[in-house]
Amino acid sequence: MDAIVTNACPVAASERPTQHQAEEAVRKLIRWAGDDPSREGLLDTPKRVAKAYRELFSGYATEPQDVLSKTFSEVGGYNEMVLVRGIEFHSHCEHHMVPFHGIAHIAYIPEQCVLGLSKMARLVDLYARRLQTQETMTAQIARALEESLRPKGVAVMIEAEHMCMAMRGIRKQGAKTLTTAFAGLFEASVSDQARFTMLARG
Ligand SMILES: Nc1nc2c(ncn2[C@@H]2O[C@H](COP(=O)(O)OP(=O)(O)OP(=O)(O)O)[C@@H](O)[C@H]2O)c(=O)[nH]1
Ligand SMILES: [Zn+2]
Repeated sequence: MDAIVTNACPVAASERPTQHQAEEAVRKLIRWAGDDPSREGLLDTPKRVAKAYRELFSGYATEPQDVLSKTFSEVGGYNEMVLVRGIEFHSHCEHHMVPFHGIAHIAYIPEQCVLGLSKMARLVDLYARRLQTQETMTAQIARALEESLRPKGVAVMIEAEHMCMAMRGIRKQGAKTLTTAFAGLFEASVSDQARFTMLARG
């Protein structure tokens, strides 16, 4: 797999706008959209939006090693594929800052150790809670697992619907985008890719 551009914390903490500046930006957007940010219903909206953004984009505050560093080596000699399928996520497309949501399937073939299963879901959330493209997110999850766990192989599949295609623009409801990333044994073996795909999609 080629090296990927990481989008983790590209802005230094000292260069980030203050809470007040973020709220002021929301007030400006409300005015730009045509409403009055000083009317009662919108008074607290900038504060709520900033709070929601903190949560929705909390992935910038976490690095993959924060969730992947703990592993287990006592697995009774298990060395077959480990697959967690159907990990739901919500993210935001970096082009429109509109949500896209779907499910991720992640598999790896262990070399020496295995990962706590919840960490695969934490890894998905870590990348989903940033401004993303689906392709970048797919590659980042695969790369993080490959680099931290050093397994024999990694496979990632994401199926998602992009609201920027459903709510606006071309307005196509229900179109699903499917992306995959394979590394190690999965990259080399079409039959392993097929087995992963079959198991992942049930
Ligand atoms: N490859 C990729 N494209 C995405 C993703 N999310 C949104 N897009 C696309 O990003 C593109 C941006 O295209 P532009 O022509 O710059 O923007 P636009 O005028 O808003 O495009 P339309 O959506 O066609 O109206 C659109 O085609 C979106 O469908 C993603 O995760 N991956
Ligand atoms: Zn978009």
